[in-house]
Amino acid sequence: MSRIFSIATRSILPRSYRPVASQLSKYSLAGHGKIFYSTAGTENNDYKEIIVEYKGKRQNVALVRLHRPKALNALCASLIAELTHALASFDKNPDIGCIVLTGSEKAFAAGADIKEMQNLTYDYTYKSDFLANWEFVHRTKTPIIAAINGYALGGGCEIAMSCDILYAGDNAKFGQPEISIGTIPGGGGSQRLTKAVGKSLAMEMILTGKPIDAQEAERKGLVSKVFPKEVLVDEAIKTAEVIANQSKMAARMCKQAVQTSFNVGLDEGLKYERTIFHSTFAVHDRKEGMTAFVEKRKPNYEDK
Ligand SMILES: CCCCCCC/C=C/C(=O)SCCNC(=O)CCNC(=O)[C@H](O)C(C)(C)COP(=O)(O)OP(=O)(O)OC[C@H]1O[C@@H](n2cnc3c(N)ncnc32)[C@H](O)[C@@H]1OP(=O)(O)O
Repeated sequence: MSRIFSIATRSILPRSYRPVASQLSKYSLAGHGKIFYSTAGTENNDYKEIIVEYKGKRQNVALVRLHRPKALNALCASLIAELTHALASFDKNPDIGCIVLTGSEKAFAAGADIKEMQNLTYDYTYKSDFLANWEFVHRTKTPIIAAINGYALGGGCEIAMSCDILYAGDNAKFGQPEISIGTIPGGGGSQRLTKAVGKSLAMEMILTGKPIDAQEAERKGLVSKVFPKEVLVDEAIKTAEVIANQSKMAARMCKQAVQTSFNVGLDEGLKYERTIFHSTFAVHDRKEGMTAFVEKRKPNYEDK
């Protein structure tokens, strides 16, 4: 895999970026959908910039903490490589039904790593389609809850918005401050923020760089709930457990149907939903769920 990486990417990296390239190759990173992951397990304790734990009575919730405390969880290439690897491995793990993604109490993530980007060139970003691989959160099939305390800025806000459910701690701050460093949102901020909070507030945030707090984020529909910061992660895990105990196939299909509503018009979306709905009649878990209801017992899902 590192060979593929070196052929495809390393040759066009500017010299200052090459050490990062070698870290990426460790996790066989080349983009969700395009990569061939070398490991499918979740036993990987080798991560340096994320911490993975398993939660819930059935240990079917994966809790991922971004962990670069000295840099307020700034999203460097090696952290992204680890996160990509972890999320892909959860998708392949039949025991995991939901993921909670969080940071520290001070920062979910203060954005993409500015120190890493400082000396990048147009030549490099264009030829390597820089950031194209960072869509992995959105591409993950397992539902993801973002539990956001503290700063969610720039790429941090974009990663949070790529998740399926957003819960905020009462100290959270959401912003797209890229304009104040001479650039624009590059990880979907101009699109997802606008869809979430509407044009005027998105423009205000993106054009001024000023963040909004958790309460405003809840009022404007960017997050669905706000909790005291100390209990945020536990609350997210509780919801994640409810999701993880459903049929995993049904949960993935629900996610796919809702995601589609962002990309297509109503008629197309309704057609797509009905097609997926019909397909549940080919799934064991649909029969089991309905039978369990009729027989007044708990369903026994088999993820098939
Ligand atoms: C879906 C995938 C995502 C795709 C990403 C697409 C492109 C994204 C672009 C961006 O995200 S650009 C970056 C946007 N973020 C920012 O501009 C925020 C920058 N940080 C700050 O303004 C401040 O750090 C803060 C968050 C307001 C906190 O201020 P405070 O005074 O409390 O702490 P500091 O002393 O400033 O920071 C501590 C430590 O952390 C380092 N750091 C903080 N943010 C970053 C960052 N984004 N990149 C690199 N390093 C960061 C900061 O430099 C300090 O470290 P030292 O310099 O002291 O070693």
